[in-house]
Amino acid sequence: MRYLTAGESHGPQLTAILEGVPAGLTLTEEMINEQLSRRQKGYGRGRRMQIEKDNVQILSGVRHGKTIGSPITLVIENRDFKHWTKIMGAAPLEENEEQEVKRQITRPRPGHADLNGALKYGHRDMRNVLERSSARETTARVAAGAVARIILSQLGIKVAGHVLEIGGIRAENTDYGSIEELQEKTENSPVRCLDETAAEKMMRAIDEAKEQGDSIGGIVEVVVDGMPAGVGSYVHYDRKLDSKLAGAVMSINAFKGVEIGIGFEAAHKPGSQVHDEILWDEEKGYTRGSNNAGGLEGGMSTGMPIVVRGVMKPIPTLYKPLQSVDIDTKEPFKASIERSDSCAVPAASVVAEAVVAWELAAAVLEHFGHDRMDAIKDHVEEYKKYTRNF
Ligand SMILES: Cc1cc2nc3c(=O)[nH]c(=O)nc-3n(C[C@H](O)[C@H](O)[C@H](O)COP(=O)(O)O)c2cc1C
Ligand SMILES: C=C(O[C@@H]1CC(C(=O)O)=C[C@@H](OP(=O)(O)O)[C@H]1O)C(=O)O
Repeated sequence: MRYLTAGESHGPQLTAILEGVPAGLTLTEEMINEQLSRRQKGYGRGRRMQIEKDNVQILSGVRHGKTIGSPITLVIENRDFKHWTKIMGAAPLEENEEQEVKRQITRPRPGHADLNGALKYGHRDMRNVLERSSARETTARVAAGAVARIILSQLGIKVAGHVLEIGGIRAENTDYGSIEELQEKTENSPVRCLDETAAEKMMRAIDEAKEQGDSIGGIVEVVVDGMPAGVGSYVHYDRKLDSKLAGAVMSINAFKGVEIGIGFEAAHKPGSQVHDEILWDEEKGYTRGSNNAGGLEGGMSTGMPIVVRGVMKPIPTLYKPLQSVDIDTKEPFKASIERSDSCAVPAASVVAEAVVAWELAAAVLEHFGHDRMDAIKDHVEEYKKYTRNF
């Protein structure tokens, strides 16, 4: 299973083409919209999220609410485009429009893609860079991830995410019970955090950063339950499931670190306190005494919950901008200001769920087949019996 996305932040639409989705999966626009609306919520977002109301259109690959095995085209309109038709239109500009529209962005923002993207593609107007490097694109990835989640849920695999830290404020209470409870509890939190006291402090930290024209980052965690053991592989570097998950989380805009299980903490602990002892249980078969490995060993799932964390740096666009250089004059200037979020960690946790769901669904289909949902379901059941009796 693979997908491509296209679309600029202020262009007419975002598009995702998903290839390899099995036939016979129940899929409606409402099911995808539910995930899109989760991504739009979250404390700390700027005014753009009030303009957009992300709604998907399914334009191919689905008939009468069921996938048919052909590529699925998903489209999400950018409502903001109507304010940007001249600036973002595909048609060449008329001569009389040039003056009006040609306000170029020439002062790159430290931390964003502006300068490197301009150098790479030779753009003197850095709008050509920021339009596609914008995390608006994550809307299309959440739409694709929504389809992956539905495949996984059909196979008894559930994905949920939450926020562990914002601006140095760490959630103390992270006990979530079941995946359903985690989802339910964080859905009502504006910062998607389980710990209500920490959540209040996080919101105040976001307010303060905003007042000061600054921005803050944080840490998100994705947890997955129900993954059968042995998905992924140890035999070749590009088949390792942990590396695919790390790559997917790292590919989210502004993510700068990924941990699997206890992650970086393993560096200061002896092996006896890190590795998860192997047990056998009449009902479950093989299980573990702990889950420090976050459900992954040797590039494969262990059957324990998968735990992936990602670190998001603070948003680069600052209302009190940092020093930069005008690429036309080479004079020092403050970086340009694009309307911006002050913290997008809660929203990014939904994106992290989506990209993790996609990688897991792709790996599951590689393992169990990918043509018909009913055959895949049977195969998973059979395999679970096999691993239990192994
Ligand atoms: C959900 C989300 C919203 C974001 N919103 C903004 C924003 O409003 N302004 C901004 O400058 N960066 C924002 N970013 C981060 C930039 O897109 C990101 O820093 C940029 O693409 C450069 O890539 P890099 O940080 O991965 O190196 C956002 C990221 C995410 C995940
Ligand atoms: C549009 C989204 O996020 C955008 C991500 C983003 C960036 O630079 O990454 C910059 C901002 O765009 P704008 O200048 O239009 O306000 C955010 O709003 C979104 O998440 O849907």
